[in-house]
Amino acid sequence: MAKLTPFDDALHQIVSDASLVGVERLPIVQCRGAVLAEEIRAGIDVPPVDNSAMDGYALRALDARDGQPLLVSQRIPAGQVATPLMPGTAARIFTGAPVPPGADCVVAQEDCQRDGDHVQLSTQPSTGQHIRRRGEDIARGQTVLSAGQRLGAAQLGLLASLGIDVAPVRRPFKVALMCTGDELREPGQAIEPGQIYNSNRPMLAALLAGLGMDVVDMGIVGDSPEATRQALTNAAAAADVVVSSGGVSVGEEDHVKSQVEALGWLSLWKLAIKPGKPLAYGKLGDTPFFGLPGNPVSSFVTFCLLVRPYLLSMLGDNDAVPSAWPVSADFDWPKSGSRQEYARARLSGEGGRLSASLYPHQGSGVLSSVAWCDALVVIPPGTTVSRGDTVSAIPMSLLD
Ligand SMILES: Nc1nc2c(c(=O)[nH]1)N[C@H]1C(S)=C(S)[C@@H](COP(=O)(O)OP(=O)(O)OC[C@H]3O[C@@H](n4cnc5c(N)ncnc54)[C@H](O)[C@@H]3O)O[C@H]1N2
Ligand code: MOO
Repeated sequence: MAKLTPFDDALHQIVSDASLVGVERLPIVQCRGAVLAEEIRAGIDVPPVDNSAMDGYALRALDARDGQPLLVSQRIPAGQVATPLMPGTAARIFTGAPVPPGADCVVAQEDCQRDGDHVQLSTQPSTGQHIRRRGEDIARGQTVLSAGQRLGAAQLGLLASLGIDVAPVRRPFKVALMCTGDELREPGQAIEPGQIYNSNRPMLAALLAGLGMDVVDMGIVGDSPEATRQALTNAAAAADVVVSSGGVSVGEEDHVKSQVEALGWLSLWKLAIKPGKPLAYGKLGDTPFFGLPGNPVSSFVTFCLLVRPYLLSMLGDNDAVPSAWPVSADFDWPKSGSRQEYARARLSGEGGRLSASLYPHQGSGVLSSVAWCDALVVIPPGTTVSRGDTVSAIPMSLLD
C-alpha cells in the first residue's frame, strides 16, 4: 500500500502553495469576514472629548466638600458643546455629553436631589469619577488593527468608531463546489431506494460562505468519467479554487482522481488522517483543486483542517492554521492507530481545567457527531489515551 502523507507535511505543502490575492477597498458594510490587507491607525481620539458615563451632574469634587446645595448653572445634552463650568456650581449632564472645562467628576442623578435650580448631593464624589477620558478607548496615531486580521462585527464597529467607512481588504474570490454521487438527491425532493440526501452541499457551502467566499455551486455531478470531467472543466473556468466531495476513493465509481489527472495533476492523495484519508489535492490547469472524501464527517473535517487554511492563506489571514488547546481526556482511547485521528468531542470546564468527552459513535458517516461536538480532539498516530491524560483539542469556534 502506498505510504500515507502525514498531516503536518500535507498542511505545510498546502499552505505554502497558497498565493496571496490582491487588495480591494470595500465599504465596511461589505467587509464582514474579510481580511485586512493593511494595518489601521487611528486618525482621531476615541472618545474625542472627556464625556460623562452617567446621567447626573458634573462639578468640581472640591466644591462638594462642605455638603451645601450647588446651583445648576448649565444643561449639557449629548451632542452639544459645553461652556466652562462657573466655579462653585454644577452642570446638569447626560451620558455621552462633553464634561465642561472646570468640572472634574460626575455624580449620578440617583445620588442627588434636585430642588428647583439647585442640586443636593447625597454622596461625597471623588475626582475623576464617571468621566470617560478623551482617547481612553483609542488614542490618535495608535495601531488599532493589523494586516492579516479578519474583520468580524467588533472590528467593523471599531473601524466605524474611527470614522472609517472603507477598508483595505483582500479581494474576495470564487470557490466552485461540486458534489459527486449518483445516489445523491437534494433535500426537498423525494428519494427512491438506494438514494440519500446531499448533506455535503449545504454544509460545505455554509463553511465557504462563512469564510467570505463567493460560492459557485455546480450542484450534483453523476458518477461517470465524462460528467466528472465536464464538471471539473466548468468549475475551473468559473472559479479561483475548486472543491469537490466524493469519488476520491478506490472504487470503480470514483472518477474524480483520474479526471483531475487528465486535466492537471494531483500533488497529494491519501493522508494519514482519520477521517479523511482519501483527500486529494492538485491543480486543474492553473486552478487549485481539493477533492474531499464523500463521507460527510470526512468532508467536514478535511475542509476545516486543510481547505480552510489554504483559503485563509490566500487572504493573508494571520490565523489561517487553527491552534489546539491542551485539555484533559475524559475518555479512554485504548487502541492506537496508524493515522492521526480527529475525534468529535465536547469540552467542559471542571476543576479549573477543560476536559473533553467523545461522541459515542465516531464513524465518518455519522454527521450527528459533528453537529454535537464543539471541538476536535487530536490523537496522533501510534498513541493511546487514558482518562486524565492531556490531549490537544481544536475548538470548533476556530474552524467554522
Ligand atoms: N476499498 C476501500 N474502500 C474505501 C476506502 C479504502 O481505502 N479502500 N476508503 C474509505 C474512506 S476512508 C472514505 S473516507 C471513503 C471516501 O470515499 P469517496 O470520497 O470516494 O466518497 P464516495 O464513495 O463518493 O462516498 C462515500 C460515502 O459518503 C456518502 N456521500 C458522498 N457524497 C455525499 C454527500 N454529498 N452527501 C451525503 N453523503 C455523501 C456516500 O453515499 C458514501 O456513503 O471511501 C471509503 N472506501
Ligand atoms: O478516512 Mo475515511 O474519511 O475514515 O471514512
